[in-house]
Amino acid sequence: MTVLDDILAGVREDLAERQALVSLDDLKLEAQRMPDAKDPMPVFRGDGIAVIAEVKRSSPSKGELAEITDPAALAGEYEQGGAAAISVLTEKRRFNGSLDDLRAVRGRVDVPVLRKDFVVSSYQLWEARAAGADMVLLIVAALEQEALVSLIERAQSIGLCPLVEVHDEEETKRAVDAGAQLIGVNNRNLKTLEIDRDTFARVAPGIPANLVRVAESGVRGPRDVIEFARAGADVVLVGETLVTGSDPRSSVADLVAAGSHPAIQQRH
Ligand SMILES: O=P(O)(O)OC[C@@H](O)[C@@H](O)c1c[nH]c2ccccc12
Repeated sequence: MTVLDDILAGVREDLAERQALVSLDDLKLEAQRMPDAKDPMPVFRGDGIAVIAEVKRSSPSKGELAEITDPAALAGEYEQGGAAAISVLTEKRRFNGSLDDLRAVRGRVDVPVLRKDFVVSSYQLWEARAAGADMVLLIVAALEQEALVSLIERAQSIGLCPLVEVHDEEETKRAVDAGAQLIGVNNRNLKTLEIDRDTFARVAPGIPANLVRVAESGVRGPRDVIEFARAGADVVLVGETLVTGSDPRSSVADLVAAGSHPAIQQRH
């Protein structure tokens, strides 16, 4: 059993508990009362490399990373530093996140918010929208092709922008075939938890130039942003470096500044 299988088993158990408490119909009503979702794509396609800054307390590879007693305050710092969007881990068992964290962040920032979780059911898409998310992560390695296609379509139909995560060439082909517009290449292998920063450069050429490419995981600082940008990234997604650093606002600002470096050839 891989780490991913183990996480998915826990996610399914927790999901069944929530589904027993709140019906899908009630959840839909709640989602329909929310203001419209914000579309992150124009900013992601704009000048410079956009930064998605992540609220992440723990990870399966390292355990607790940071205490984060006030996720909204942290997200506010990220936004002031120039983050184009905020990612919030909502998985409980391994990442110590929650939908409450997402709601708190939504209440604080104006930029789009991503629900970062292991989505296996459309129920989780409605939960995301009801909590105020604008984007949702869909992990190709966790989904059969049919489920991937239908979750992408369902997310779009309820106004959520799906970030479709891949780790190799085969998964990238599946993401493109499934109609993904925004593809994230995770430099971390979710089956072994190992980081290989060359993953993005290896996999990105398989993503058509008209789609938006996100480099995920392993960004240590401005130099990595420039490297991923040179390899074709439009967006970088950064967690650990920001939550373990001392000044999240200026850390994000440094990454954003690196992403507008004149040496970087813009693709869009
Ligand atoms: O903390 P890092 O190395 O900067 O990585 C952030 C983000 O890419 C990572 O949290 C992540 C990427 N894909 C995921 C899928 C599930 C959970 C977490 C993730």
